[in-house]
Amino acid sequence: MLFHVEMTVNLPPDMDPDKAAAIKLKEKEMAQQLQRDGIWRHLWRVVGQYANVSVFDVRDGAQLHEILSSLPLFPYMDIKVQALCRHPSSIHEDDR
Ligand SMILES: O=C(O)C[C@H]1C=CC(=O)O1
Repeated sequence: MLFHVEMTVNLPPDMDPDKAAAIKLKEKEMAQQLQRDGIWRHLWRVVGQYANVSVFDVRDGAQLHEILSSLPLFPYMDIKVQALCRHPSSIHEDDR
């Protein structure tokens, strides 16, 4: 099942820079592993914002929640989720 996810990062401006760097590094490692696993299908930067637009391929909303809430940046992100399904005019057979 595909989900469109928008994440906006709001790190506290007074957060210790070393702590922020460590969180971002852990987030990057996890994001890249989830991409290698085929779960985090798309990851795009929103131009001009500390935000991304992503597509996740997961079993259901419960699995997506489990993944999103385990991200190191989760406590510092506003997250919007929309469930997706195949568009009848899509020519891409792999869209689910
Ligand atoms: O930078 C971001 O958009 C937040 C988050 C998503 C992937 C990652 O590495 O960090």
